[in-house]
Amino acid sequence: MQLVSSYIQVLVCQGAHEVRRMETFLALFSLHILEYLLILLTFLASFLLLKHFGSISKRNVPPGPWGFPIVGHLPLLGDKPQETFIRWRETYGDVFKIRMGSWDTIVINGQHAVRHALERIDDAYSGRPNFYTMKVLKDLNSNENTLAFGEFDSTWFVHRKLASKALRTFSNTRNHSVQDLITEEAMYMTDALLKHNGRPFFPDSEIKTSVGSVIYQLCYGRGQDVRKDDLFQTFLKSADEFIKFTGAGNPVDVMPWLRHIMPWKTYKFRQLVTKFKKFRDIKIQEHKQDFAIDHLRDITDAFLAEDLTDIDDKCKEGQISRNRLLSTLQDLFGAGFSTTSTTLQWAILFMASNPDAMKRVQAEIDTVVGSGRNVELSDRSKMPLTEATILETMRLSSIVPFALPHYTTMDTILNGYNIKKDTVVFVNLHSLAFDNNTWNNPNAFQPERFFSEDRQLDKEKANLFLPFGLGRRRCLGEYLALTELFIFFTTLIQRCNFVRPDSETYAMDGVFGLTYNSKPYKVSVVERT
Ligand code: HEM
Repeated sequence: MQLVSSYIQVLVCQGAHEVRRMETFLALFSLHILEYLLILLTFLASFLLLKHFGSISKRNVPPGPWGFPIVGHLPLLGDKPQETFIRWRETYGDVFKIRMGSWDTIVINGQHAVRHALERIDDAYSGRPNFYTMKVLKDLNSNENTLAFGEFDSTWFVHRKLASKALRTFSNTRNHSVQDLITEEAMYMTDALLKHNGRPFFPDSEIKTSVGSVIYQLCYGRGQDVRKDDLFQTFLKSADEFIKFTGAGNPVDVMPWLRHIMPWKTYKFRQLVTKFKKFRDIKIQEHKQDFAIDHLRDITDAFLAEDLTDIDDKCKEGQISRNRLLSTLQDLFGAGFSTTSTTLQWAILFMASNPDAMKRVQAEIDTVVGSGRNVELSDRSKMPLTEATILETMRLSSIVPFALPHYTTMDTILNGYNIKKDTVVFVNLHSLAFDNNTWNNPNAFQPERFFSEDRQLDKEKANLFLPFGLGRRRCLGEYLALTELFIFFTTLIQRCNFVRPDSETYAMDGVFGLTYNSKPYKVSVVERT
């Protein structure tokens, strides 16, 4: 009995123990169950929330056409992406999404969306993507950003301010009259064109030499006979080579892995950039030898004169290095040379294709200026048709159709769509220039479309397209470019008739490249009597 009771006791004890263990187990288990349940519920809730917000953000992502894996939409862009984008805009609206190789990209079209993106105070669209060739540029510039392609940060602000100050100083019409320089080059250009005695020829070389000379002299010194300067000639040749090589872009930019398959794409780019840097360094060394702070001759001197260092020779806070500032010389030549010369090539093509429009501009120049003196900037306000003709040339040629690539600096919303930080942005300036809702018959050359009812230039209409972009990254050289276009164009038109040779049929579409260039064409240039 005792045994039994002991056994039972043991059992009870054991049982009690078991019960306790069981209780503990159950307690633990139940605790775990609760935790599991809690975790499960949390997961479920998060999943539902994610799904919910995911679908919202998915719903709010801009629409876009189907693309391919890896290469994205690259094979679908065609040789005139601006026209492809017009078609896609019709289907997907003003803001649509594509993929450029490995980069998420949005394309912004039309006045409303473009202004909304670029006129914001939060600078959400003011960055530049870190494309592979931009990395190469930075690498070759002692690991420092350039002005045009540099990321949007406090150093960029200082850089832009100093570059703008130097360019303004040497391209204004007072102290260092840029007007005289451009007029001199316009005369050279006109003489060179007339030397062909009316025989048909390709006018691009004469145009590039004079336009190149203006920016070269602003950067490296006035009064040089650049046509006898070997360095300038090599500069021009290399610029041509660069334009041809970069063409419609480097595929390595958007698919960096391609550099292993097409190493020559980066090798050649490096070679060309290094060449430009060497030229620049030669010029800087020359400048340092006879630099005088109280006699600044050009933009290089202005950059050398800028006080950037503290007493202990470190960069001042918020300042940039001398090297980075001096790299602007390459930016200015790169951005200021092919843009202006391309626009002038289009202008001559439009004149030769529209002889009536040319005669109307000549009549205005004859009335306001006559033939006895050169055209001056102060004549501009009295020459609305000439101004309208230059505007129409810029609108129809739309030489920088997508600005330079922008990049979002933060998550943001555009036209109701969620746009993620680090998205490449193509600002489709072409879409403004050819918008059917803005312009009547946008493909026609009609300078008078910029007139108000009293046949004066309507500034509001001129603002309906944006050849120089908008916002923080707006073209730095707009004032210089407009001055050059006015003086070059009027000097040419004042003295010459541009005639399409009978043997030539002109194609009015261009070639997509670094800028949107006219196809090579021949023209006869005849002196006006
Ligand atoms: C007809 C002539 C020109 C046109 C149509 C033009 C147009 C443009 C456009 C569309 C941009 C990009 C804006 C953006 O990314 O939003 C740009 C940028 C720039 N342009 Fe021009 N440009 C011209 C002439 C010049 C000249 C003569 C210079 C200087 C000498 C110049 C210097 C620059 C620079 C430095 C930038 C980069 C600005 C930055 O990223 O902060 N451009 N230009």
